[in-house]
Amino acid sequence: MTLSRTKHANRNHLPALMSKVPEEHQEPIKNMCLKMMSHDAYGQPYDWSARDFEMGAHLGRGKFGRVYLARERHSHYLVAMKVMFKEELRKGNVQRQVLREIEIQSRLKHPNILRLLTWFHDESRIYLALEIASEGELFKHLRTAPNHRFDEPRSAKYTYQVANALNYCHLNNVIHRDLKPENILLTSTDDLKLADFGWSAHTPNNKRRTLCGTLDYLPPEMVDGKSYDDTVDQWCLGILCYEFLVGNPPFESTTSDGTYDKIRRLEIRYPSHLSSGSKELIAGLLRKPGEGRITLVDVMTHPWVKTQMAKRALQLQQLERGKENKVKN
Ligand SMILES: Nc1ncnc2c1ncn2[C@@H]1O[C@H](COP(=O)(O)OP(=O)(O)OP(=O)(O)O)[C@@H](O)[C@H]1O
Repeated sequence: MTLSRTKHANRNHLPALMSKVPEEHQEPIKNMCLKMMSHDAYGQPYDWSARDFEMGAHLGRGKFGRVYLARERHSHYLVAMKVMFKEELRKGNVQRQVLREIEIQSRLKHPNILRLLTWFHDESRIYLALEIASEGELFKHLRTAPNHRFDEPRSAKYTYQVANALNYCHLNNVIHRDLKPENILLTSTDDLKLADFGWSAHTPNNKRRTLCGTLDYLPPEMVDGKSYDDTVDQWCLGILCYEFLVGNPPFESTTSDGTYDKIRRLEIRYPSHLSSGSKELIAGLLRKPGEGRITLVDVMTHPWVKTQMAKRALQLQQLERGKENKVKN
């Protein structure tokens, strides 16, 4: 049976939906689908509220929000619920930033972008029901990795996934503008989810001038207060890839002025352990004129990225086999 192009599948579509699900997962997934399909919210407008969710463990805390594991009462679907107090947002003068984040993130649907499933508010709070990324911030993993850095296979895979997410953003006229390991989450399947669209901008073709983003990741055109476009994200991807491989961003300095100077002079040092392929990629992204930076599609097809990603897939297979053997013994 082929699935007709209706927006929401119904019970009749279940056999086709389930055809690729492994035998051992058939029963629980079928039950989950049936529960979701019988929900009042399925396929039609629904006013979600905090009453629809049971709140569970605390997952983390940000400047303006606390994040909890939460379970939708009817389907038992798990989400990460970010709860923000309106009063705190007002005091911090970030209401517009949060609304922009909600507006942009709810439109973006990509495997490497954290999904905002729904959102709602009550008198005092705003709730964001987010997809779960159970391994948390990538930053934490970078800090706990040997020598505070990732090996080349891992760095290449992550660089590919971020390039893929950014490419999707740019095709939808969105610039992220605040890329850094703190704004990227990791899932239990070693996949990245780009989060934190608080600084991102919807850009129907015009160049922008707002100074935002983190100092170490600022591109030269933003340091100099010039207008900029979506190629700022390629610069940030270059910094991110360097930080993955080296453990710290390339223009780090003890003072802000020191960092600004290094960015302007493009003063970058490549440690000897970096391969020529990775250096070529980073140098292609960290070019001063935005239009000279290699494209995100070229990042995804870069020979270093492709070879190293294949190695990462093997590493993960070996890790998986190791886990299976441990369970058997
Ligand atoms: N979708 C999610 N899945 C799992 N854990 C999450 C998720 N979202 C957030 N967290 C955890 O909660 C913490 C706080 O998230 P939050 O988005 O509020 O922080 P933040 O991005 O640092 O915010 P801010 O920019 O306000 O400081 C994160 O560092 C992460 O550990």
